[in-house]
Formats: sequence, C-alpha cells, structure tokens
Amino acid sequence: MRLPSMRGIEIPEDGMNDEVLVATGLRKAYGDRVAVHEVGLALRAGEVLGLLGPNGAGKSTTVGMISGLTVPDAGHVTLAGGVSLAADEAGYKRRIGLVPQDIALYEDLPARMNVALFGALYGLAPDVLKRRTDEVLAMVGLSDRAADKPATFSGGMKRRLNIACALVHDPEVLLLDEPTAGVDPQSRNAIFDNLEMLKRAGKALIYTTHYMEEAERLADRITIVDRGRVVASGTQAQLFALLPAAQVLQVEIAGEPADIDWTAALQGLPGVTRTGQRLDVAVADLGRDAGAVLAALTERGVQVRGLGTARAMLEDVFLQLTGRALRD
Ligand SMILES: Nc1ncnc2c1ncn2[C@@H]1O[C@H](COP(=O)(O)OP(=O)(O)OP(=O)(O)O)[C@@H](O)[C@H]1O
Repeated sequence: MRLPSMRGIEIPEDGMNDEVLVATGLRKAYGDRVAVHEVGLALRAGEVLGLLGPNGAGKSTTVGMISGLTVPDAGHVTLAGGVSLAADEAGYKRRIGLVPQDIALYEDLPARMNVALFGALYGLAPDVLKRRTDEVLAMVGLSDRAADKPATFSGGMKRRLNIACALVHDPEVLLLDEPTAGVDPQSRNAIFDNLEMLKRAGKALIYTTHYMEEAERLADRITIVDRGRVVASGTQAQLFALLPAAQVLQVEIAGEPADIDWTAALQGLPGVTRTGQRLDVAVADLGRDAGAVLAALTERGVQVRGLGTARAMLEDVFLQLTGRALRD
C-alpha cells in the first residue's frame, strides 16, 4: 500500500498491511497559524518511525494529536482492530504511551510513586501495578533510586523516569517527543538501549527529533516533516535514493598524463569535482559505479594513489527536498 495522505514524495511500502496505527489527514491550526496542514503516517509493530523535521515543523502537534491530548481540526488516527479515539477513547489511550517533550513528573513524590500514579490512571489492578512498576523502573535503570524524589535526579534520570511512567500500562505504541533533549550521553545511550529492547519486544515507536543522527541510528522508517506537511517518508535507503547521488567516491590521484583532456576523461562521470589531487565523484550506487569510474581513469593513464568514500546524510535529503538546512 501507499502511506496515506501525503502531499510530498510518496514511496510505495511493499506489503505494508500490518499497521498498528494509521494517521490520516491530520490538521491543526492555532488561530491563524496552521501548525499541521496535513500529516499522514503509518506504523507497524516492532518498528521505530522517526518523525524528523526542524523546530516548528509540527512534530509535537502531530504527536499530541496521535496521543489524544490535542484535538485535530481534521483527520483521524486508527489503531489495529479499528479502535479510534472517537469510538473508544479509554480503549485507545490504554494502547498508547506518551513521553512528552517537557518532562512531566511530580518532583516531590518518590520515583516509584510517580510511576504508580500513572499506572493507577490506567486502572491497573494493585498486583499488576506493583509488578509493572518494578519492571519499568528496572528497565530504565532506576530500581535503586525508586525511593528518591525526581527533584534530586539529573536531567537524564528524569527523562528515564518519564519513559517508565509512559510504559507502566504496557502500551503497544510509544510516542517519544524529543526524549533526549537535555540528556547526558550516558543516559542517552541507556534510552537508546531501552528503545531497541522495546522494538525487539514488538512495540511500535514514533520518535520525534530534529537530530538526524538519532533518526539514522534508531529509525526503521523516517517521515520528514516541514512546515506542517510530510515532505517524504520511507526507509533510509528509499530516502537516500531521492538524492541524485547518495555516495561519493573520493579518488586521490598521484599523477596524470601531461596531455590529458580532463573533459573527455571525466565525460560520463556525473558530478565530478576536483580539488588539488583529489577527485570527488558522485555516484548513485558505489558497488555498481566504482569500477567504471576507476576504469575510465586508468584507461586515460591517470594514476590512482588512494580511494575513499563518503555517504549522504539525512541532512542532504532534507536539503534536496526543501532547499533549506534541517538545522537552524
Ligand atoms: N499551543 C499552541 N499555541 C499556538 N501555537 C502553537 C501551539 N503549539 C504549537 N504551536 C505552533 O505550531 C507550530 C508547530 O509547533 P510544534 O511544537 O508542533 O513543532 P515541532 O516540530 O515539535 O518543533 P520543536 O522541534 O521546536 O518542538 C509552531 O509554529 C508553533 O509555534
């Protein structure tokens, strides 16, 4: 099937028919300002969908609408089995966990009590509540700090506690809105380990970020949003394929025939730039094109001294699609 309601590039998703969540045509305006024009996305069990976009792109508003905290002006979200907010609000919310951008904790209640409060909101029975509270605190590495108050925690520990709160009711779908903001590298790695574990356990995750490195590391598929619209969506390989050249072959040349006609030598090699003794040749597929590039050079008597490669980043995809840099 195709991902729903996209104005931007639509990449066919082969065999994509086992979604746990499908959002279609989401729209939200605040007064005259349209935060989200039209956003659609689909999510499967056991995958991380990266929602990538610059500040103000509409990521938090989209996540808010999916979580049920923000009421959309148009569009809807459906979970597997046809459950929607309109049809069964409590049933829908039980299947979703939200880690909001702004940490939401009771600073003066012990960590354990924070988690238990969230669990009680979902109506967990006392024995289940105790077991799940222990489990999620252990998962985020806070068992030994369970009796301490978040007021005494570092930023990274608070984030991890917030994640525990979002997971206590064992939701199928976890929404994470920039969960590494203000987090030290150690906690960041711990959070990534947790998310990878959740993925292996078959949970479906939406991860919003404006850090392309995080999206590249974690996401199985990425939806790029800009100015409230989806500009492209697909696997990283599919997104890189939107670029004229996803890889660069860097050729260091030792010598060249005096009479070489570089125009002729480089003819047919798209996107070649020369800087001193280095040629950067843009190629769509390194494995396929590298041999031809080297053959063309050696055929003309160019001595090759070294080879290197560089690959495109998601930043390049964003630039290609929007004409602007992802970062401010
Ligand atoms: N409650 C609100 N009232 C008015 N405008 C809002 C509100 N929430 C968001 N907006 C506006 O909607 C647009 C999208 O904001 P949103 O927070 O969804 O973007 P974002 O992609 O999550 O950005 P960031 O990465 O900075 O969190 C912005 O222009 C923002 O100012």
